[in-house]
Amino acid sequence: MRTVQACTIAGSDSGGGAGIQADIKTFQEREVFGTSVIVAITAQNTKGVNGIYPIPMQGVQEQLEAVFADFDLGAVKTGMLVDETYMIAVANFLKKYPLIPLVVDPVMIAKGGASLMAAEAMKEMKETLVPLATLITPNLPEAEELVEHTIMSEDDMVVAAYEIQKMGSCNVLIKGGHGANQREAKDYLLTDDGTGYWLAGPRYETKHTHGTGCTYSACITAELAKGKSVLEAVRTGKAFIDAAIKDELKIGHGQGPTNHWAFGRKERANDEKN
Ligand SMILES: Nc1ncnc2c1ncn2[C@@H]1O[C@H](COP(=O)(O)OP(=O)(O)OP(=O)(O)O)[C@@H](O)[C@H]1O
Ligand SMILES: Cc1ncc(CO)c(N)n1
Repeated sequence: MRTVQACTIAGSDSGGGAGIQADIKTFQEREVFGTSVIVAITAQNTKGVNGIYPIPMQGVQEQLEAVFADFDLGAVKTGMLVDETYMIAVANFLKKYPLIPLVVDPVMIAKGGASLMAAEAMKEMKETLVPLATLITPNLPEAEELVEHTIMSEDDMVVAAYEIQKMGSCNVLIKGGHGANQREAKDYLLTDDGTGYWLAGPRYETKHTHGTGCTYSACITAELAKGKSVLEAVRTGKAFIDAAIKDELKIGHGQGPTNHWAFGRKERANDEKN
């Protein structure tokens, strides 16, 4: 059987809960062979980001060339891209691969508040990467930056999704993790045929939400790599992140990581029952 392969172009999180580490763990859980292009190293743990060390541009280019020249990638995702120079370089490279589904997670700020992307880079993101994206997955603050106005309600999320789609991303998923809804964690998906879907799950009272966005978009990327539709991939992603938040790991002394094993364990337990 063919082994499904995917790539993440992102930053490393030494704390293991977000970034490249979250992506590879999630790919592995979804039985997808993970490859990576590391754009920056962060000195990070559950308490915060202590340092950001971008990889020299040539190193990023060489990683891109090495991975894309050898692997049969079913899908690619981007995460932390540091600033506009990396964004442009990555976009120029990815332009050569229009047939590989691309998930763009426009990572701006870590949960603890540290900036992971230069503020000016959002303009570049809109012009270079968004038009290449099969799916873009902003959280609420990122969506606000993209559309340049506040998003206060569910109706605003719907309007913002249309505005972002007009920028060129075929499909748009606005994540509601930062929203005011205390009962539900509700995301809005606008697909390329103009259909909108709400994906809702219970909101858990937990501080262990470090890397939720990376994990969610990595699971979606893994499913797209298998040839699933965007809607199917996002539905699996939502179930994966729900389980990963619900079945929390008590790791670290701050805002801890999610549980990347939880969804697979639940699936395997169901299989054994049937
Ligand atoms: N407390 C919570 N309980 C349940 N689901 C949550 C909770 N917080 C976030 N989610 C869900 O997790 C997913 C990721 O959303 P979120 O808005 O947290 O992403 P993010 O801010 O990009 O994450 P990060 O920057 O930490 O990687 C969404 O499906 C969201 O609805
Ligand atoms: C490297 C990295 N990427 C993304 C995030 C966002 O969760 C983070 N905290 N660190």
